[in-house]
Parts: sequence; C-alpha cells; structure tokens
Amino acid sequence: MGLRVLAAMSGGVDSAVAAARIAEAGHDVTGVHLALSANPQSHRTGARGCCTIEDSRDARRAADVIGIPFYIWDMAERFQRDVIEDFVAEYAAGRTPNPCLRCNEKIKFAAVLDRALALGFDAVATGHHARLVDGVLSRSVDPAKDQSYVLGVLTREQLSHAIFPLGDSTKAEVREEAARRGLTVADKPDSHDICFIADGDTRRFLADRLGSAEGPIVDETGAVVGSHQGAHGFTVGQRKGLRIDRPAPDGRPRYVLSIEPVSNTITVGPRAALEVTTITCGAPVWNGPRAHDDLTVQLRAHGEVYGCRFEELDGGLTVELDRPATGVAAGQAAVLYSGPTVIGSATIVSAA
Ligand SMILES: Nc1ncnc2c1ncn2[C@@H]1O[C@H](COP(=O)(O)OP(=O)(O)OP(=O)(O)O)[C@@H](O)[C@H]1O
Repeated sequence: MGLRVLAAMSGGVDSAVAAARIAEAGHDVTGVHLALSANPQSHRTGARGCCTIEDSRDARRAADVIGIPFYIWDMAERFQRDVIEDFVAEYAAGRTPNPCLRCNEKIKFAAVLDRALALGFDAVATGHHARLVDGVLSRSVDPAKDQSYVLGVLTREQLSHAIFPLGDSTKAEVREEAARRGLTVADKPDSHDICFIADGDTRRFLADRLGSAEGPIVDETGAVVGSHQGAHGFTVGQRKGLRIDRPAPDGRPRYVLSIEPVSNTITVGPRAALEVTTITCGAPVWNGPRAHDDLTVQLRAHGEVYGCRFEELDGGLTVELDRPATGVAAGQAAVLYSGPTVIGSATIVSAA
C-alpha cells in the first residue's frame, strides 16, 4: 500500500515534479504551499523572492495538473522566529548563518513534519536535489544542484520521514519532465540564495534591522586601518566593501579575518592569513553510517570539499583538513561525507 505523503510545493519546478513523481508511484499525495512571508505582496520585486501570491498560485496550478488536493499553510510566524530572527541574531553575534539549512531543520522537517505526522501523513516530500536511500542521505547525481549540504543537519528521525524524489535526476531532466507533464512552471527561474531577501542585498537587510554603528577595521597588529558601519555587514573571507584608509605596505588586498561583535571590530589581513586546517565545531548530529573511509567535509553551501579526519572532543567535534581552506566562517555547518554519503554535521565555532 502507498504512503500518505505531504508534498511541500514552493511553486517552483523542482517541487512540482517531485510531487508528480510521488503521486505517479502510487502514493496518496497532498500538496502544501507554505506561506512564509508576513506580507507576500511586498516581495514582488521582479527577482523571485519568497512565497509571493504568484508562487502560491503556481503551486496550486501544479497540484491541479497532477490531480492532488492542495492547501496553503501559514507558517509565517514560525519562519519569522526560527529563520529570519535567527539569521539576524547570528550576524549580530559575528557569525555567518545559512538560513536554508535552518529552514530545513526548523520549518520543513520540524514544524511542517510535526503537523503532517499529527494529521496522519507518513512523510514529507520536497524537491531538494539529494538522494535518500533507506534513510541515508547522499549527494544528488547533479553535482551543480546537489543540496545534501543544507539537509545535512537533519537528524535520523527527521530523515526517516523525508522523501527526495529528484536525487537521481539532473536539473535539466527535471525541467524537461516538467514541460512534458504540462507543469506550467517549467521555465521559472531557480530561486535565488536567500528567499526572504528578494533584492539580494543582505547588507542592507541587516542594516535595516540592526542599525549602523561605526567601528574600527584593524590589521593583525591591532593598528587601525579603516572604519566600517556595522560588523554585521561582513563575513570571514570577504574582500569587497571594506573601507580601508591605510593600504597594506605590500599593496596586497586584505580580507576579513575575524569579526568581534562586542567591540564592533573587524580584523583584516592578507589572504594567506585566512588559511585554516583545524575546524572546531559544536555538538555533532550523526545521521548516517559510522563510515570512516573516503572522508570529506564541506564547509559552506556549494563550497569546496576537503579530505579530512575528525575527532569528538568534550561534546564537540574537531575536523582536521588535509589542505588549507579559506573563508571558513563560524555559524556555517561542517557537513561530513563518506564518499557521496552524509554521515553527520556540526556547526562551525572557530577555525585555525
Ligand atoms: N514556500 C514553500 N512552500 C512549500 N514548500 C517549499 C516552499 N519553499 C521551499 N519549499 C520546498 O523546499 C524545497 C527546496 O527549496 P528551494 O528553495 O531550495 O527550492 P528550489 O530548489 O528552487 O526548488 P523549487 O523549484 O521547487 O522551488 C522545494 O523543492 C520545496 O519542496
């Protein structure tokens, strides 16, 4: 007998095809669009933002074509609290959060999954590009679209109720299939990085919420070399947008090495000073097999992959890279893989 599946439908191509595949496989599927924005009209800026009225209409149309019941669930308040406020608070604390990862952890596979289970559903299906084989998360066959990183924070329990029907397909195949199935969203562009910042201007979004406060930019010796309007506008490894009055003696570009929110100080230095090999993380979530062969770690979404070994220490996790990485920011996740399989993850606390 088929499962009762709740298909999370964003109004985009991927989730429409994911829902269609699950329905075709004989499961009893209901589509749900999550209204995540408190003011859906305000996001209509041309770029595809989060949860516009148009997105919910596209999702409904896709559900009609597939022939499944469809609902809209208002999760705006949860999203505001667990994703947007968390995002702002993390930047205010000098860290660099990944809101997609937080949304998967707190909204799609927590708030939505809880409600789905309470209503008698067995699983939540999404259009994420990742594979799930017997509850074990693995990379998508399309490396350019692989989203296993932003799902790597999910627990075994969360994964046991997840279905990702697209992991064996490339994005091109999904688009083609959408067109063939008459899902009118086939040509819709991919959503951009942060769905609740429709114009993509993260710094302005943060400045609107955290205000601006002038602070010093110092070099590695502590000498003041410039100023900034708020430490929250920066991330480790950033080069652009630094107002430096005293260039480095060697004339080389300088990068953000660290962010100190309490004293509102940004420390900059040469690229070489960004290189780290030891990553210290918080408590790990182990969600895959305890494999130790072909170990790699990914330190940001779409980031490079490093060979590594790791050790659990005092409730945290220390990861040693086999070559230096740059731009490793506290607040991002370190997702550990054995080959293509996710074995666990932990939040980065510091790197050296
Ligand atoms: N507002 C929403 N309502 C319901 N489900 C959503 C919503 N936003 C995202 N999702 C689910 O999360 C998945 C991943 O979201 P992401 O923003 O990465 O989408 P995407 O890769 O652009 O896919 P899509 O083409 O389906 O929008 C989607 O495929 C969908 O299943």
